[in-house]
Amino acid sequence: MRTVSVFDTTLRDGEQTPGVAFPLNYKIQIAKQLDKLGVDVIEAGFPAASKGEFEAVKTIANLGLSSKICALARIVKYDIDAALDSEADMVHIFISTSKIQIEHTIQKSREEIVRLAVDAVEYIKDHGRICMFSAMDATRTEIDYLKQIYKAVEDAGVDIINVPDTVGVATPFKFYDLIKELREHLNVPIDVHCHNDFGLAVANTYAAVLAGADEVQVTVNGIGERAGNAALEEVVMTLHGLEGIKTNIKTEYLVETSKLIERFSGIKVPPNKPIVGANAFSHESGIHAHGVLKDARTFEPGVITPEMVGHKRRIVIGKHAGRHQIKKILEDAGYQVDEERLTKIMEKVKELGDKGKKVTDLDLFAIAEVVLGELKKEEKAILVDEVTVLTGNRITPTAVINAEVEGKKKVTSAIGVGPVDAALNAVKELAGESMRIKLTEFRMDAITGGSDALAEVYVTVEDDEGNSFTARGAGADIVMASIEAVIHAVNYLMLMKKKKKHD
Ligand SMILES: CC(=O)SCCNC(=O)CCNC(=O)[C@H](O)C(C)(C)COP(=O)(O)OP(=O)(O)OC[C@H]1O[C@@H](n2cnc3c(N)ncnc32)[C@H](O)[C@@H]1OP(=O)(O)O
Ligand SMILES: CC(C)C(=O)C(=O)O
Repeated sequence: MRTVSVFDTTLRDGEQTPGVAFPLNYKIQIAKQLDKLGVDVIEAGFPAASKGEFEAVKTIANLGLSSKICALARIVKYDIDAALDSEADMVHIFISTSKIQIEHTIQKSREEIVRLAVDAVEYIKDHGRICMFSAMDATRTEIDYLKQIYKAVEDAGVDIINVPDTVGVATPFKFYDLIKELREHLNVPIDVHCHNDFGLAVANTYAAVLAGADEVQVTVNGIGERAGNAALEEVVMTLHGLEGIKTNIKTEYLVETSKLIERFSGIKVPPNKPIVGANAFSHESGIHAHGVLKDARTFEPGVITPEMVGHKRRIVIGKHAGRHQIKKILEDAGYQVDEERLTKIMEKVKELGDKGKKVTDLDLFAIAEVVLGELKKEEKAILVDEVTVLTGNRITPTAVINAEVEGKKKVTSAIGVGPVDAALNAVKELAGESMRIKLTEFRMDAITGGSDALAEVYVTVEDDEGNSFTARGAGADIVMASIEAVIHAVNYLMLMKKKKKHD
């Protein structure tokens, strides 16, 4: 089976992400993690950039890692000497070869650029180090010149050439053709470095491998200059999963590595990011979840599993959930629900979803607690029909409740210091004729953060004979959740009273 090398540049191009700078202790931990992950080469930094960068590369080069350590350098003696002094195994030199960059940045003739590149390769090889050469902006460089400079460095003894798509303008078919042409022209191993300006970095890297590239330059989570680089985890799993091309990556550490880079870089991994994103193996919609519960391959690629990349499959709750998954999530958490209650729970989940509320597992459990604790319809003395609550800075909070109390229609209204108080006073009025009640405890929690969090209300209600009952209500609306909890407690106390009378 074919094996492709992985050259990780998280510590170099990844650190060029605007706003990212890894202190030395972070760099050491990242290098150790990359080594554990099994990358073949770690580009540890650009030693000429600063004293700290030099020290970091030197420290990493001396950690005794299995991965080769590479240092980046311009084709400038100072930079190359700094890279050699950093004791890195490999020196990666680069120089502009495209017309636009030659004219506006390096300002040298094409012949001089070739000569400088050749001299630099020879200098590095004379120092006994591995040498990689990059023709910067290769994908905007005239093909004849590109072939000429790569051939010249090959003849000078370069160990590997890199073809960078510096500004991310390559497209998969064109990049495939370019790498194929270079592959036919050269004998040295070919490495590619793709930027993601058009979201094609992974596709281009993949195309290059199919065209014969031997190594891929990648960063964890795809961080890097501008829109970033090809993401290590995506490239590796595409090659493994879809083409059966091996790398030395121990894929089970991919999520762990991604989380470390997310934490150290401060660049959040989007939940929908392939392979490592929180949702990469999550299923919310009922039809998918139903299939996945039977066999995950129904709605996952199948050639990769969450375990392979250190992830977890999640069946999650939400607006699009179906009965099978709600039942499974509840059963896994120890709740037993019959079909009738499942329908009720499902209705509440859908109702919240339709209001735009994100429903979490914790929300589901709160809903289930309420529904499971509910009395049957025929056992309820009070059945609420309609609730209206008015509040504002210029009116006294007022609540009106239409309900059926022991079979008779009843409307009550009450005022209070706030909308919840007004509503609870209206409930007391409702119960009034049948039972005097006192609220001895009222507690409210937001289950998840945010102003749209589901509220969970706990109440303890005491009747005129000193019996008390604690009930809960849950909902996006705190007034409705409070009413639900109190009515539930009152109904329970009334049922107990009725039962005692019969005994
Ligand atoms: C595509 C890439 O990712 S390339 C790597 C990019 N990474 C970085 O630039 C990060 C580290 N860089 C740095 O710390 C600084 O830019 C340094 C220390 C390297 C250089 O700083 P300065 O000397 O102040 O130069 P500055 O960055 O402003 O300009 C770049 C200089 O390098 C020259 N240069 C650029 N690329 C090369 C090259 N491959 N070989 C030789 N010279 C080069 C430019 O022509 C310019 O030269 P000039 O100062 O004579 O005009
Ligand atoms: C140094 C080179 C390889 C680079 O980062 C680029 O061209 O994007």
